[in-house]
Formats: sequence, C-alpha cells, structure tokens
Amino acid sequence: MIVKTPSKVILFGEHAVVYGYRAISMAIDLTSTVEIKENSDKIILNLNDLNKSLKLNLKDLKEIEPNNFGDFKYCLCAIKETMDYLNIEPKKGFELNISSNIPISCGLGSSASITIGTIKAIGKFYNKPLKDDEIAKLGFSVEKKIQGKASVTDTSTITYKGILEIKNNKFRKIREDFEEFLKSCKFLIVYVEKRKKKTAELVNEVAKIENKDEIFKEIDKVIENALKTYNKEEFGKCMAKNHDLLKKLNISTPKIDKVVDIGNKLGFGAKLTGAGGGGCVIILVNEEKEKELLKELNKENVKIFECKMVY
Ligand SMILES: Nc1ncnc2c1ncn2[C@@H]1O[C@H](COP(=O)(O)OP(=O)(O)O)[C@@H](O)[C@H]1O
Ligand SMILES: C[C@@](O)(CCOP(=O)(O)O)CC(=O)O
Ligand SMILES: [Mg+2]
Repeated sequence: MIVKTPSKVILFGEHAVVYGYRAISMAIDLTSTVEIKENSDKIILNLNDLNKSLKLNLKDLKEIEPNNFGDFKYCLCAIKETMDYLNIEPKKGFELNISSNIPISCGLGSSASITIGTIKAIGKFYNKPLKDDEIAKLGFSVEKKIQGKASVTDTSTITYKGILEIKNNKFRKIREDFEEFLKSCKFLIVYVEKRKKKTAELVNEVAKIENKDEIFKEIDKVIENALKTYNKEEFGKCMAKNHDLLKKLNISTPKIDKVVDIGNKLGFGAKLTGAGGGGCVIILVNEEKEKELLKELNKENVKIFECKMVY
C-alpha cells in the first residue's frame, strides 16, 4: 500500500501564524512516499533518505515517547496518534518505508508531509480510511506534540492542497480570483543552505522575542496589502517587506539575505519560507529578467526548484 503526499511553501506569515495571525500557504509538487506492508510480529520503520531503521515490538508501541527517537519522532507520533484515534490494538506487525524528494528541514514542510503520509497509510492499512478533516487534525496534533508550538498551516495545506489562508488556526481556500492571480505567477524555490536548527528550536527561539507581537502585526498588514493587489510588482514588494520583518525575528541568515536580495533585484520580490534559520527562499519571477536571475543564483551554489501548485 503506497501513499504519496505533497509538500508546501509559505507565501506569507510563517511564525506569525503560530500566534493566530494570518498566513498564506500553497501545496507544491515535491512529494513524500509512505509504503506500508504486513510484517509478522514487529513494527519496522525504514527512513530510506536518512538510511535509518527502527524495529519495535508491538507491545512497546504504547509506552514509547516519540520525542526520544530522533528522526523517527514524527512518524512514530503519527502512528501512535492514529492508532489511538482509531482504537487500533495492533495484532499484526507492519513495515513502513518512507522516502521523499522534499529537502529535509528546509522550510518546505517535509515533517508535515511524512506525518500526513503516515497517518493516511495507517488508516488504509487497518482498513479504516480517514476523512481529510480527521487527517489534518491528527497531523496538527502530531506537529504540536513534537514541536511544542505549531500552527495548522503545514498539515492543513498538505492535506487539503491548493492555496490556503490560515488565521487563528482555522483555514479556508483562498478567494478564487486571487488564486487565478497566483496561478499567473511563476515562483522559484531556492534551497540556500542546510539549517543548523529544526523547526521546533526556531519556533521556540521566536517565542522568546519581546516585541514579536508588533512584528506579527506588521506582517499582517503586509498580507492585507498582498491580498488586495493583482499586480506582480506590488505582490513582490509585499514578499520583500515580509522578509524584512522576519529578519527582525532573527531567523534569517547572511546567505538567505543575499539570495533574497538577488530575488528582489532580478525578480519581483523574494522572502525566506518556513521556519528559517537557513533552508529555502521563494522568489516571484520577473520573466523579463529570468535568465539573469538564474545566472546570478547559480553563482551562489544553491539548488533551484521550479515547483508547480498542487490542487
Ligand atoms: N524524508 C524523510 N524521512 C524521514 N524523516 C523525515 C523526512 N523528512 C522529514 N523528516 C522528519 O521531519 C524532520 C524535519 O522537520 P522540520 O524541522 O519541521 O523541517 P521542515 O521545514 O522540512 O518541515 C526530520 O528531522 C525528520 O524527523
Ligand atoms: C514556523 C512555522 O510557521 C512554519 C514551519 O514550517 P517548516 O517546518 O519550516 O516547513 C511553524 C508552524 O506554522 O507550525
Ligand atoms: Mg516542519
């Protein structure tokens, strides 16, 4: 049994959304794959991209604390949450194989993608398929348990796909006319550098910033303006403003800022996306200068993804 799940990019509002402010997030076509198959008496988890495996006795599952299991924490927590929710007492073991082309820990929701994929796989394996709202709720509960603080952004966007506007941990599909505008936009996602910290650490560091609420309020005003414009130049300027405000949360890095500057100069606008601390930048492409943009980016030894929106 195989489950494929998309990833996501946050256009505006990362971190602010954890405190109930708005975010705009878009599902994109980088995917994770979760395969589940029967095994006699053990639970075997294979993280193929990390070359890590874990073997558990069925009876141990109930007692374990996922956060003590390093890179297995998200999928282990997803298995436990889903089994609890579905009242499953596992009689037979299973082998769960996870692989993904989503760069890990770089702001594209790799954690949420494998979490949602694992939840769906468990529901299917035990013949108790879950509805989208159950999947999204379970996914949010997993990210909150593992990260301490989280919003519904990643897990809802990956579950419902398309473009979502999130506020106070509620979400709705973006207005149709605005979705049409975004469809006319071409975004590049640039993987700039490996993060030194996980989302959980970055979210908890932002929590300690005294004036974070003022910054979040400013970000919300930027989003208000972005949602009013149907003009790429104006939209790009909003992205640049959001990035400047994220810098005040100390979650950017010199290399991220350099790539954002290139994006602002040779694109319509750019900003870091996700928890920050390294990871990815999203650039709104100005087709007239796209060649120059790619030339400048290639000098920075970065990885460029041309991602499509997933509905
Ligand atoms: N392909 C994968 N295989 C196994 N675990 C993964 C994979 N992708 C993500 N993870 C899990 O998610 C964690 C990264 O989550 P996070 O720090 O939130 O980064 P992101 O910004 O990509 O969501 C990894 O440490 C690992 O526990
Ligand atoms: C920082 C945050 O707003 C987004 C995290 O995204 P990612 O884990 O870096 O893909 C946290 C959240 O919304 O749960
Ligand atoms: Mg994550």
